[in-house]
Amino acid sequence: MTTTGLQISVEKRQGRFTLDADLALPDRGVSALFGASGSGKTTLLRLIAGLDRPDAGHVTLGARTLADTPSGTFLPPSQRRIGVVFQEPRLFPHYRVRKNLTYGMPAQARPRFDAIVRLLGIEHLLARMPGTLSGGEAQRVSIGRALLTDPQLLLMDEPLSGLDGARKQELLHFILTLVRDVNIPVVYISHDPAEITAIADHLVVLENGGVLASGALEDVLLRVDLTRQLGGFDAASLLDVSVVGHDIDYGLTELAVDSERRLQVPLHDAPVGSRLRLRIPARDVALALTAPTSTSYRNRLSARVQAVTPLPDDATAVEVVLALGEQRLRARLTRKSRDELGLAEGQAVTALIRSVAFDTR
Ligand SMILES: Nc1ncnc2c1ncn2[C@@H]1O[C@H](COP(=O)(O)OP(=O)(O)OP(=O)(O)O)[C@@H](O)[C@H]1O
Repeated sequence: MTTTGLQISVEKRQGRFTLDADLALPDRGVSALFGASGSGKTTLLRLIAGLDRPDAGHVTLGARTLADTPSGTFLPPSQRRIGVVFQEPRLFPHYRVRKNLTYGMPAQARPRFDAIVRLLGIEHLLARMPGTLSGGEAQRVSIGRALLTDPQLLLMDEPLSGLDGARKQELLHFILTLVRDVNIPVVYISHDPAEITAIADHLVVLENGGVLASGALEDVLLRVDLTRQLGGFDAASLLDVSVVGHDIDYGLTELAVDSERRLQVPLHDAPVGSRLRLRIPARDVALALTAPTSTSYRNRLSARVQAVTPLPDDATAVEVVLALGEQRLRARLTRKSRDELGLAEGQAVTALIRSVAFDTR
């Protein structure tokens, strides 16, 4: 993990519920908080924002202490330099969009006004009243307003939940662009696995007020012990690759997983040398003990079996984690295939890859 941005060690009781969380989040990219309804996601976010006080513990952002119960430190939300976007856009109904955006904007954020407005595609809305905006437009204005407070951290509590499918995709696209272009870490609450897969770099899994897991998205998604909690996520691997070249005649792009392993995918418009992320569904990875000489599988990668684990909720299947050099690849096999292949840890195999998709980032 990169150096830590946000450190949280808090206890908070609410009725019969207790949040007891100890977490360090990276200082860049998107950290998703995931968990069932009532697991404590919003409670945690409110403690970070300063909307609630912890019963015990501390919250620090970079070198700044935001809350610390032993010393009685508690910065109010306005002094935390944290932008918050809620499920429902919260705009002043009697101010035009421009005024909503500039309300409370510190002088140092002024030079960024035009760029943020452009990034969010809200130039044409500046003279409108909030009541005339669609849900997606209003949410984009809310995000703009949060960014124009010049925050060091952006918190988003299910910002897409009030939107329909197409609007959701559109806003997701804006948020992705923003995360790439504006170098502010984001803590993003969602219980939608597809949304998290599209946006998050880091994943925190909460259950009953506790932190079950916190780590790089691809590492947490590999954890077989979390199969029940992560059931909604398509079992898949994320592979970092670089573009080696394009074969225009055959319509193929060659990618390098590392110095030894290559993949070919349908022509993909990205410059040679650029780095991309691939998503490979576990069910689209088959295994062979020897490299097959004739197969229509274009993509065969040498790999080593790292772990073979039964799936807690599926008596017929096992999950195989393969090491591809430094990276890992998941495969789902039937128990019968596992026995026929005699798979064991440390064994050399060939992974046959049926499909890959480019991650949206
Ligand atoms: N003011 C309150 N008084 C008593 N209990 C509360 C209060 N606010 C929240 N809770 C309880 O705290 C628990 C955690 O709530 P929280 O809103 O953090 O969950 P969540 O993970 O964000 O859920 P959701 O996905 O439904 O938004 C829930 O059991 C909730 O009922």
